[in-house]
Amino acid sequence: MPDFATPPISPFAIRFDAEAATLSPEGPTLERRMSDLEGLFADHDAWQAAVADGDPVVYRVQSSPVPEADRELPQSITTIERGTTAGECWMTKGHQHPNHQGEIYLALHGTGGLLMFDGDRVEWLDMTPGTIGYIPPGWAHRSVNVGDEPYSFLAVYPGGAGHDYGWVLEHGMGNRIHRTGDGFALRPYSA
Ligand SMILES: O=P(O)(O)OC[C@H]1O[C@H](O)[C@H](O)[C@@H](O)[C@@H]1O
Ligand SMILES: [Fe+2]
Repeated sequence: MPDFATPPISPFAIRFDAEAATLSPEGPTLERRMSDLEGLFADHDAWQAAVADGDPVVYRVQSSPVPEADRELPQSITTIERGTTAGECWMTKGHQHPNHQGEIYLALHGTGGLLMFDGDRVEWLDMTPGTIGYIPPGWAHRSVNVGDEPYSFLAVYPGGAGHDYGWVLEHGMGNRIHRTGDGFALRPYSA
């Protein structure tokens, strides 16, 4: 039996407001600005120009108080602003779980997508309100706003799974998502 340092926390209710895209009580909140997405957009000069031009918030993550600890099951709501950097849709950094475990995302507002990459195969799921996207163990995942308004989703994930961002910097995500005249397009990854 593994030796767990801390016991699970006590039961409690979390108020989930899908309309407002909030969890209550609130846990930690984080903001990711353009400067936090270094090395992720194809056009480095355009990324740098956006950092210099106000360093906008690209997305926010609001978590419940459930800790990111082994055997716990935390939740968070992520809202990605609408925007593009040299035509590439704004997105989360994307990560791999070092301790391969599954995760679910439930789309709440706006129009998004879930890009997944296992180092070999690429998968894309259209995410509109009510869609649950399933992320199997071992698939790196990134969310993308492909719509005309902010895109929000609820995530429920194993607290001990961890976040490996270096994996995405090293391997990419298989595809890049570009805005086109009448929507968006998946393009093969280029460094
Ligand atoms: O971690 P990122 O790739 O920046 O994605 C942002 C966040 O999206 C979801 O809310 C996940 O549950 C979080 O674990 C993740 O941190
Ligand atoms: Fe994850």
